[in-house]
Formats: sequence, structure tokens, C-alpha cells
Amino acid sequence: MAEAKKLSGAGLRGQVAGETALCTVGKSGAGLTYRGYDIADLAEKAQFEEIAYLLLRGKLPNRQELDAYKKKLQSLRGLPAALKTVLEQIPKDAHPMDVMRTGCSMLGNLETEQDFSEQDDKIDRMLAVFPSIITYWYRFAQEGVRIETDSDVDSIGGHFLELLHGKKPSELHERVMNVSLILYAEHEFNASTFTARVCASTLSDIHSCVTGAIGTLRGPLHGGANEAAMALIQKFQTPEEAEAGLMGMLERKEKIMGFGHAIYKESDPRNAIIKQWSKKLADEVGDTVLYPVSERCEAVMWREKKLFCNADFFHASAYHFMGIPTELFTPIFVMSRVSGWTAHVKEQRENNRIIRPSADYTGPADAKWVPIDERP
Ligand SMILES: CC(=O)SCCNC(=O)CCNC(=O)[C@H](O)C(C)(C)COP(=O)(O)OP(=O)(O)OC[C@H]1O[C@@H](n2cnc3c(N)ncnc32)[C@H](O)[C@@H]1OP(=O)(O)O
Ligand SMILES: O=C([O-])CC(=O)C(=O)O
Repeated sequence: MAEAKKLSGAGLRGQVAGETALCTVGKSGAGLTYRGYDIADLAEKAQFEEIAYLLLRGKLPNRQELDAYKKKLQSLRGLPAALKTVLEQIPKDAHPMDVMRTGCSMLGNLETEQDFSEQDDKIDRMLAVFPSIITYWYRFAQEGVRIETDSDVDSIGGHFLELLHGKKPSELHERVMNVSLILYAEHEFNASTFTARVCASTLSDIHSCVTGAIGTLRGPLHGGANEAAMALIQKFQTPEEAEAGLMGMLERKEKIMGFGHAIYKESDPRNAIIKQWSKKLADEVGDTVLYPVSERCEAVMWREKKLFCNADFFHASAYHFMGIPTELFTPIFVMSRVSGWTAHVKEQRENNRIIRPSADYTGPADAKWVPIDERP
């Protein structure tokens, strides 16, 4: 059983910044739980929509509730005309995370949360429409087509794949997307969720909370690491090349994206799960390069630094094997984490005090005013 990581130092590490009933991360034992349920069980047995319901409504839905919830989400996939117009203005070479941020913000202009009694409907709308936002922009920017954003596929992951590729996904691909969305759904007080909670604590609207969280997730030290991991593994043709490349990077003290974690000490429980699905997909496409290269990176990083793959590393190859362009990896994280972010916003609102920590001042004392013409 892994010990909890010793937490101290900069970055508020180890400081308790609030309470949550949503999730535990890195406690000894299960490692990651959503409302008390072990992530391994959820990834094996649940649908992502069930997990969103669990996080947002506080309990697992029964069959009737889940069917009704999925139907509701399916009915909310359409894009307003004004949002399509905005998406069509965004340059082809924009980063898709910037598109998500703008898309969410524009939605907040068109369908503003007038008061908190509307929060559940606004959240469901975001869950349903985010795959439409990113694929509409992507296919318009890349191919010049204006896609229909409705589909018969009733899962969020399957809907995304169908809009992206213009055809129904295979059962395997829909399943992997489902697992991936479950793994990414929630993770306690990570940087983007904390951003959402800080914003919520000012009693701001739900679209502002999520827009801020998207911006925070974008960075390579957080959600952006899955794209950076892909860029890394694609450089290598063989495991031997990967080993030599990583050794050089470690010697130069470069960060290796997709490894390490602020809270977990010995492993990220999401890695074993997505790695197994990445292997299945590698077998399906007959890959003999990316998967073995990824495995060698994992072995070298553990041997040299005792650093382990976090959730992002094997997501890179898994998504790649499903034909998903690298720049869309982090937007998929958004489609999932919006469930966790908004569950935290609801929790913050239920028991709110504005989040406003203090700082140790390190600047000069007693500075004397110098008139502008006398300054050096
Ligand atoms: C879904 C997610 O958001 S998971 C996180 C995704 N991010 C990444 O994969 C980016 C790469 N990883 C990292 O940058 C870090 O491990 C973080 C940001 C995840 C955590 O940061 P911290 O909590 O500061 O890491 P931690 O305290 O464990 O670091 C210990 C040492 O290992 C080093 N280290 C940690 N991760 C890495 C890495 N990926 N590559 C190389 N060295 C690393 C640190 O630089 C530090 O060295 P130092 O003591 O000489 O300064
Ligand atoms: O918890 C963190 O710091 C980062 C992370 O793994 C996540 O948000 O999924």
C-alpha cells in the first residue's frame, strides 16, 4: 500500500484549503475515489454520464434516472447560431483550448446564469455542448465544413468521436472514450478546480468559473501535459532511441511531461487503467512503435528518478490510436473535468466564504516618493 506523499513547501503544497465530499486523492489504499467509490471500479463498470450524475447530484442514478439524464444531455447538443458565428471567426491555427475558453465564455453571454437556481441546467448544457463546440470549430477551420452537431450516439465520448470523424465510432473506441472521461472527471483541489472554486467564492456565475478553469487546465504542468507527452513519444522510432533521448533530457534537467504528480507518491491509479486500454488499441492498429516507446519511457523514468506516469502519459498513445489529433487531447479533458469543476462550484456555493489567503511580503519597506523628473 503506497504511503501518502510528504507534502510541504511552495505552491500551497500540503495546506488544506477547504473541505470536499467529492473526492479523495493519494490517501493510502484506494488512491482515488469519487464520493467514496474506487476509481478502478468506476472505470470498469460505469458510464461517464453516471459519474457526472454521481458528482453533480450526490448519488448514483438508478436506471430510469440515468436514461432520463442521458436523454436530457442528448437534447442539449445544438449550438446557437451566434456561437457558431463566433467559432467561425477563430483562426485555423488557434489552440483548441483557446477555442474551448472562448466557446464557454460566449455561451455565458448567450445563456447567462441569472441566478443559482439555474445552475444544474447550465451545467448540463455545458456537458452536452462542449464536444459540439470543439468539433464544430475544428472541422470548420480544417475542412471548411459546417457540421451538424446532433448524433444518435447517446454517450458524450461517442458523440465527440462521431462529430470529429464524421462516422459512428466502433464499440471499442466508444468504450475507451467512456473510460477516459471517467478517469479525468474529478481530482479534488487540483489547480483548475481550485481556480473554479476561487471564482465561485466571489459569487460569480458558472460560465466564469468554468472559463477560468479551462485557462488553468491549458498549461503543460496540468492538462496540457497529454499533448506534450505525445510530442515526446513521437520523436522516437524505437525503445532504444527513447531511452537515449530521455537520458539526455534528464541530464539537461528538462521536465518530462506526463510524469510525476503533486500529490501521489508512487503511482497515479489512473495510469494502470488507461495503459491497459492503450495496449488494446495498439494491438488493434498493429502499432509496434508508440506503445513500446511509451513503456520504455515509463521504465527509464522509474529506474532513474522514481518518477511514474501520471494520468496523461498513456492517454497520449491511446488517443492517437483512435485517430484523435494531438491538439484536441486537452479539450477532451475539459469535456470530462467540467463535471468535477461544476460539482465543486455547487459545493462551494453551498457553504461559501470568499477565498482570500494572505501573502508574506518580500518587497522594500518605507519607500520614499521621488517626483518623476528626479528619477534616474
Ligand atoms: C492530469 C494532471 O494534471 S497530472 C500532472 C501533469 N503534468 C505533468 O505531467 C508535467 C510534468 N510534471 C511536473 O512538472 C511535476 O511532477 C508536477 C507539476 C506534476 C508536480 O510538481 P511538484 O509537486 O512540484 O513535483 P515534486 O515536488 O514531486 O518534484 C520533486 C522533484 O522531481 C522533479 N520532477 C518532478 N516531475 C518531474 C518530471 N516530470 N520530469 C523531471 N523532473 C521532475 C522536480 O523538478 C523536483 O526536483 P527538485 O527537487 O530538484 O526541484
Ligand atoms: O491533482 C492534480 O494536481 C492534477 C491532476 O492529476 C488532475 O487534475 O487530474
